[in-house]
Amino acid sequence: MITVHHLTKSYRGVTAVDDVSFTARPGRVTGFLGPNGAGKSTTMRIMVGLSAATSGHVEVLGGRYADLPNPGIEIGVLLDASAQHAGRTGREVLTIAARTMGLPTSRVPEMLRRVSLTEKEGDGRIRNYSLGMRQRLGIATALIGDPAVLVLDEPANGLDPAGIRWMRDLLRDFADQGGTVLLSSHLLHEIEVIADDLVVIGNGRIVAEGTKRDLLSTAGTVVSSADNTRLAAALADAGIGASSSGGGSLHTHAEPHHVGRVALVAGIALTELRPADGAGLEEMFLELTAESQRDNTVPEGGAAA
Ligand SMILES: Nc1ncnc2c1ncn2[C@@H]1O[C@H](COP(=O)(O)OP(=O)(O)OP(=O)(O)O)[C@@H](O)[C@H]1O
Repeated sequence: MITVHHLTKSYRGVTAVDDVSFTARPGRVTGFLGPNGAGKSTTMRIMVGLSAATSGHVEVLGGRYADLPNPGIEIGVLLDASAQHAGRTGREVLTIAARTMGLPTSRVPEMLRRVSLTEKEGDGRIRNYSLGMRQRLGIATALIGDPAVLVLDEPANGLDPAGIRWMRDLLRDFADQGGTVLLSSHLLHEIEVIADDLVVIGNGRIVAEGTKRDLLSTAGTVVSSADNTRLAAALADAGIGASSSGGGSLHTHAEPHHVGRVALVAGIALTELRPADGAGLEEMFLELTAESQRDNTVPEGGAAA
């Protein structure tokens, strides 16, 4: 379990993360979604003690990351797959990770297999790895301590569709065994295939949170007939609440086929029946993305606190 409590982070005048609170639960893959510069990496860096919060705090497995005696065996972290020593081999990186955590080096070939890197690839230098191979190695490093929690920043970057499917299966398996997964992405469709729950962030603030199913479901139905009062009464008799959506139509949270059936049974001819558009996750996300592109925020390099 990861619980973020009212987290705020400011960098000299720029509020990167603004009063962010959310929970990533065991047994679930939680997608942390937001356009570039939304505050995902900053939140994750604070989570694993790499950056200090201006205010608020994060609890991982009920405590603070900095207080864990051997964090690698409790929390697997992948923040930047390219931040590996280019001259080392994948096997060396995993061996160092195993030794640092006090684990047997027999875990190394096991992890290479787990992320589908061949023995030969394991012996290759990281400078010759593709981004996808670096991501696999990063995930192997995160998994080597057999942690209960995974924190992965943009792990699907550089993976092809087969690689994304592979990662989805791996994370699904991890969560099905009771693990907590938090992974970030700036691509809705990428995270849509992997996550169970979504936390959406824009301009440093949480703008939506919930199960993927709830957030991606349509926003109800728009319906109208020549006599909307009679239609509303028929829907109410069937236990379906409806309100005026403006423009002479009714809006209801029921699915269009339910609404159509009620109207048919009541003998009401419909003049309009369609899924409601508007506040769908996709539109909201596109708006956020367009907004951040308009802002065109430039990072202040090297000013990390
Ligand atoms: N070290 C820093 N100094 C100043 N501003 C920073 C620093 N790091 C991040 N920021 C700013 O904080 C905001 C959030 O950045 P962050 O990297 O957390 O976003 P992100 O959602 O991870 O985006 P991306 O997908 O592009 O990495 C941005 O406006 C960024 O410019």
